Amino acid sequence: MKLGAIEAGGTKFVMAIGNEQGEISEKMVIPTEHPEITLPKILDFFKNKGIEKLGLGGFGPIDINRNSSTYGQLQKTPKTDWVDYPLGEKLKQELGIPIIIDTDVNVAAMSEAKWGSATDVDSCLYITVGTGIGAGAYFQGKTLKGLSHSEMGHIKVRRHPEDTYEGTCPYHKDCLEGIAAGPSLEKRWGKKGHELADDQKVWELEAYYLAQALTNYIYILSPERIIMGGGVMKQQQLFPLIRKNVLEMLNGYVSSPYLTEKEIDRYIVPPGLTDEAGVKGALYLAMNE
Ligand SMILES: Nc1ncnc2c1ncn2[C@@H]1O[C@H](COP(=O)(O)OP(=O)(O)OP(=O)(O)O)[C@@H](O)[C@H]1O
Ligand SMILES: [Zn+2]
Repeated sequence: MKLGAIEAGGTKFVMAIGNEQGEISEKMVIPTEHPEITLPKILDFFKNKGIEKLGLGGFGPIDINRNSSTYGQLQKTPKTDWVDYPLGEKLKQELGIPIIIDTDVNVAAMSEAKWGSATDVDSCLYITVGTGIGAGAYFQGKTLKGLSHSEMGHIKVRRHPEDTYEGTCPYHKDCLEGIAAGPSLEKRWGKKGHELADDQKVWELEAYYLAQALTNYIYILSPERIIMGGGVMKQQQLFPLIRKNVLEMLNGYVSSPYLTEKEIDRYIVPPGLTDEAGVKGALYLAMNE
C-alpha cells in the first residue's frame, strides 16, 4: 500500500511517500510559508501518486481529537498565518483520502520506538529543542493524548539566579520554551546557537533548564528512554551536561539502573532516526489506522 506522510514544522514541511515497511520512496522539503502558498505545494506533491492514506505530524497547538468537528485544525500557534487554519480538513477535501493527525513530537516518539533509539523499550519521550520546545510520549503502543495534546515545552522551571533574561514566549514569557529554545539563546547572548558553540557558560545554563524539565517529565511520566532532538541539540556537548544535572537533581530518588552514572548515557540519547523521526512517524501513523 502506498502511504503519504507530512511532518509539518514551523520552518519547513517534510513530505514523503512510503510503504508499510516504513521505506520512503520519494521525499520533498518545502519552507513553511502562508498556508495559501504552502497548501498548493503539498497538493502538487501528493496528487496522482496513488496514496491511500496520509499521516500528518503537526506543530501545535493542533486539534488531534478524532471526534472533534475541528480535527486537524491549528489553534493558537505563534505562527500567526496558521492560527485556526483547518489543515486536516483541507487535505481531506482535496486529496479525498483519510488523514490521520497527531503532533510532530508524538509521532517522532512513536517512530523512535519503532525504528530508532527506543526499539528495546515499551515507552519513550521525544523532546525537540528548536525554534520552540515540545515533547511527545509513546507508551505501550500509543501516543499520549488527553484533553488535547500535552504542552511540555511551556512548563515553568526555576530561574538561574544569574539569568535575568525576560523570556520570549508570547503567552508566558519565561516558561521553558521562553528561556531555553533557540530564539531565546539568540536574544539572551546576541548570537545564534551555532555561533555560541565554544561558550561553556551558554551550555551550562541551557543544560540547567533542560535538565529541570527532564526531571519533571521523569517524575510525571516515567519514560523508559528520553530522546532529545531539534536544532539546539546539535550541540552535542549538551548531552553530558544534561545527564549530569538530571542525576544531581533527582538525587537518587527514582530507583532505576538507567538513572545511574554508568547507564544514563543510554537513557538520555539523540534520535536514532536523525532528522527523519518526524516524517517516518507520520508514515507509521498512516500505516496503523
Ligand atoms: N547547530 C546548532 N547549534 C545551536 N542551535 C542551533 C543549531 N542549529 C539550529 N539551531 C537553532 O535551532 C532553532 C531551529 O530549530 P530546528 O532546526 O529544530 O527547526 P524548527 O523545525 O523550526 O523547530 P521547531 O521544531 O521548534 O518548529 C533555531 O533557533 C536555531 O538557531
Ligand atoms: Zn510558554
